[in-house]
Amino acid sequence: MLKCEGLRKSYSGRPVLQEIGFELPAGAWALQGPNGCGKSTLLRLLAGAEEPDAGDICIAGVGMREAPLRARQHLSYAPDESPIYPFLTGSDLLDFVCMAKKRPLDTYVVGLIDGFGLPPFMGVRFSNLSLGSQKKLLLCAAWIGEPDVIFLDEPSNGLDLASRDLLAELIRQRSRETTIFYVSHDRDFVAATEANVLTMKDLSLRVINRHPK
Ligand SMILES: Nc1ncnc2c1ncn2[C@@H]1O[C@H](COP(=O)(O)OP(=O)(O)OP(=O)(O)O)[C@@H](O)[C@H]1O
Repeated sequence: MLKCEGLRKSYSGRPVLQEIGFELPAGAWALQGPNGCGKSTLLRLLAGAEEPDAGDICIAGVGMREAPLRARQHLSYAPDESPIYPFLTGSDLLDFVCMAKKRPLDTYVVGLIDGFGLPPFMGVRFSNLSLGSQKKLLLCAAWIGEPDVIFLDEPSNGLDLASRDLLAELIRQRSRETTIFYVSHDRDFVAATEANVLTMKDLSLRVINRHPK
């Protein structure tokens, strides 16, 4: 469902990612590694939020280079934090994502909004919300439109314990039919999602079907 090959990215001539290539089927996949090794950069490239210097990305059979809009219809991405929507309220943000994806706010996402305790905050501007509430909204947005591939950057950051448990359960359930590729330093959370743990070294030209040894 998620495939990439020959991915490279440098900033100011300094290579951050080199020859990344892998293929992941449905499942929960947790990427771990030292600070600065390029995990968030890789997520941005895979989600189409930033262009690689070289390489190809394929989401549910659709090439990001050939058909970027169609490829993005099959994915969603929750960054660690987002400065993009400071003036939007929570409701505005979710409406905006529904409009962009041409999909309704289904009962599943409405249940998640309730489960995260967000209803009292839906009319508050994004920039006036706590970091935890901002995170929850970005996570709710990631579940809109039943994406085939979901990218999450540090999804448990800032979440209260009940919300963290809810999210872990959600990832565990949805990963049966969805590729959920996320970055996390939170070992307990990763264990609760029953994710396969990957490091950057694992992401080099291979098909990954099980926990790499
Ligand atoms: N937009 C950018 N411009 C310049 N350098 C960048 C940019 N984004 C990332 N970098 C650099 O690329 C390297 C990898 O950063 P990245 O945030 O991807 O690492 P990470 O593994 O996610 O780190 P952490 O675990 O601390 O979140 C770092 O040295 C970072 O400073």
